[in-house]
Parts: sequence; structure tokens; C-alpha cells
Amino acid sequence: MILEADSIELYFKNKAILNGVYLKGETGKITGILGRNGSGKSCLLRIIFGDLKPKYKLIRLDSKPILKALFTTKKVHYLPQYNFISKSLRLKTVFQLFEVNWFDFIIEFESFSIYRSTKFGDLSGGERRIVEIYLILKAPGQIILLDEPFNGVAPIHIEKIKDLINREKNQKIIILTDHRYSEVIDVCDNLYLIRNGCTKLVDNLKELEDYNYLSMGTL
Ligand SMILES: Nc1ncnc2c1ncn2[C@@H]1O[C@H](COP(=O)(O)OP(=O)(O)OP(=O)(O)O)[C@@H](O)[C@H]1O
Repeated sequence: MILEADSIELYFKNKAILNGVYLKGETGKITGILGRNGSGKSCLLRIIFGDLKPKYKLIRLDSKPILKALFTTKKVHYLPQYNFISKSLRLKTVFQLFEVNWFDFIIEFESFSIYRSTKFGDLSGGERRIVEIYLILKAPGQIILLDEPFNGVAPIHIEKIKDLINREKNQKIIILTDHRYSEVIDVCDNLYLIRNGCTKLVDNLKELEDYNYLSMGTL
């Protein structure tokens, strides 16, 4: 399956945030979005998800225009930057709601096995993030949008999450953004840089320095 976001124009008041943006995600490939703070990465994910309405957008799935918000099709799951699960829900309930197998989860993340009856709000910040990322990646659906999945997660778990993303990509379209650029570069097959309101497909990593996203000599 191929997802395309085309000709995206987003303004807040008179300020142009995105202007003629194009991005393609496809099953079997992980697509990364890089860009400085405030460049519009989160807004672009929300526009694709369908909960932020821009001045203009064209979303296509396998070349067919999708006229309603993508989230209404139930094909898509979106990890926002903030915690989206109610703090009062116990993990076993959350896993049931997302139709995700608890026992598969604790094979991957053994240290969580004691938390089955724990309320989501009683986990640490990083633990909450891991649960949310896992649920978004594993829940039934074909399109995954991840906003800062590595933020607040310990390095050892980042490796597991990258593994999981790599396994899921075979049956899902995965589009993610994160400021941990080295993790993004490592896990992604295709990279876009948002700059001056436009996306640029990165052919050569050196462009990240040339376009001033990274300081010269970082790579
Ligand atoms: N509801 C809003 N009203 C007005 N301006 C907004 C709103 N939401 C976002 N913006 C502006 O749009 C721009 C893009 O925001 P966005 O959150 O997409 O950036 P980002 O690239 O994800 O940034 P960061 O990396 O810091 O999370 C920013 O300048 C932000 O201030």
C-alpha cells in the first residue's frame, strides 16, 4: 500500500507553516521526517491522521484520493507527543481495548510482567511511552504515525522499539519523526527534511548538513 500526502498547505492566522508539501509512505519501508523545532513535523502527521485541517491537502491511498479524515477509516494509528491513554485504566484493560496480546508484550519487555493489573498512570514516563508505542505498532491497522517515539525511552528499549518497527514494516506503512536523528537515520528507509515549509527527500545524508539541519561535521 502507498500513502501520499500531496500539496499540503497549512497556515495559522497568516503564518505559512507548510507550503506545497509532498510525502510518500509505503508498506515495507519506514519513512522518517526530520526538521528543526517548529518546522511543522507534528502538524504534518496530524494532517495525515486527519485531526488537523489545513487550507489544502490531498491524501491518496494507492493513488485513490481519501476525502474523509483518515482516522475515520480505522486503517491508521497515531502516537502523539503526549500520553493519550487514560491514567486510570489498568494495563490488562488497555491491551484488550487495543486488541493487542499482553503475553507477546511481556516476552519482548519482560520487566513489565508485574504491571498487568497496574494503572497506566502509575507507570514511569518512559514506561508509559513504551506501552503506548507498542500498542500503536501492534494494534490492527495498516498505517502507523509516530511522533517522537524515542523521546524519554532508555537506550536499551530504543533498540527493542527499533527492532519492533523493523518487523512491523513488512505489513504496515510507518511514518515517524523524532529529534534523535541518528536513530531516525538508522531505522528509516526514506527520509524527508522539512525546511522553509517544504519537504525535501534526502538522497544523501550530507544534505542534512548542507541544509543546516545538522552542524557541519556532525555526520
Ligand atoms: N494550534 C496552533 N495555533 C497556532 N500555531 C500553531 C498551532 N499548532 C502549531 N502551531 C505552530 O506551527 C508550527 C509547527 O508546529 P509543529 O508542532 O508541527 O512543529 P514541530 O516541527 O513538530 O516542532 P517540534 O520539533 O518542536 O515538536 C510552529 O511554529 C507552531 O508554533
